[in-house]
Amino acid sequence: MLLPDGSLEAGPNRVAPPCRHFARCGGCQLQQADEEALSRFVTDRVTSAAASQKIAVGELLETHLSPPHSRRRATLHGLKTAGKFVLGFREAGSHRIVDITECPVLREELFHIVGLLRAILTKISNKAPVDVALTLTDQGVDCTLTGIHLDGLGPTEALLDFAREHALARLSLDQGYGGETLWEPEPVTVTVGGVAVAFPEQGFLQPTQDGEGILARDAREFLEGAQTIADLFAGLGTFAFHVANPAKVLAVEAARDAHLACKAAANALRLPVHAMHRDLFRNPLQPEEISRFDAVLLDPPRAGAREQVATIAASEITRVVYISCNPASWARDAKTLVEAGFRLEKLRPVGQFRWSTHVELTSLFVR
Ligand SMILES: C[S@@+](CC[C@H](N)C(=O)[O-])C[C@H]1O[C@@H](n2cnc3c(N)ncnc32)[C@H](O)[C@@H]1O
Repeated sequence: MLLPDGSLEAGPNRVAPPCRHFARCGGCQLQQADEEALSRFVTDRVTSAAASQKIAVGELLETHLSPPHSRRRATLHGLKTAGKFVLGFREAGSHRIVDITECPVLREELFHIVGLLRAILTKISNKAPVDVALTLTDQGVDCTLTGIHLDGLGPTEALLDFAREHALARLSLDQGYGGETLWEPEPVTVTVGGVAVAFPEQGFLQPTQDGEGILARDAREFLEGAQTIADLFAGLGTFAFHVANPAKVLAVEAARDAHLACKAAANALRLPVHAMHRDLFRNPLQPEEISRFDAVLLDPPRAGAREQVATIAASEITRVVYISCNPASWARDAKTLVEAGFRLEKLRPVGQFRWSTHVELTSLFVR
């Protein structure tokens, strides 16, 4: 509503955005929404995706939002301009970089390193754009700098001193020839389901610890009683390690470094997780392979799992847990399952990328 002074009256669910960069920084889109409106947004994204494919929702579980300062991985962009190094997220729809001086999304440990990196990169970088990938691991911050070109030994030694002084878990450089590890005093791991797994440089990790917790809790509940489980698109074995023992789990993953990390961790602890290296887009598990399991869990990339879901539909399996980071591709795949006789029993919307339009979900299908 227009007020007498010409300004607009704030709507009922509007709050003051917590970050000074909001509206310019492309990292967040929804900081003006209060908790209730944010939660409704995440819920609507998921339920409307189901409705768009005419999928009846059995039980809609409470929407989960990750709290502020919980993101444990992010890629920032940096550039040296006029003797200063700007470092942050890009502006929405632009290549311009917002030089962040605060961030209510990132874990404090990551944000602390951003300020320190800005100072060192001002000294040693040239004019090429640099991507800075940060992940919080068991040993601390894992950092990869991509696009940086170091001239001579001096800048390399300065970076090494920086990594040592600020106790980075790992520092890797990609100067155009793939990632090279400059500093890693002890092997970097992430702990998933109580198992420390070697973390490959720029590996995949659920964006928040709290989000991983809720996804894993749902996976355990949805899979209760299953003795044999196939975990497809398994990554490091995040869900496999959460649901294994006594259940036996086959963890299938196409990225070789993630597959090997999962395999080594399972073997070292003699856990009943068998890691398989396989491309599930080109070579999905076949119906007769799937039918040997009590249940399947899948957590594919944003494109979804059209080919794999087709063979799941054609198998005799009766329980499917589908975790997704894209409601649209999930709904398309869910339709295939429903046409093959499955019911969507449970559905939980999840917002790990707080204040963004990125939405995830957990779901249980049975027939
Ligand atoms: C959303 S991540 C989930 C990883 C794991 N479930 C987790 O929570 O950490 C999707 C995974 O699918 C893997 N992936 C992508 N394309 C694949 C393919 N064609 N076949 C098998 N795995 C694939 C990626 O490497 C990544 O590990």
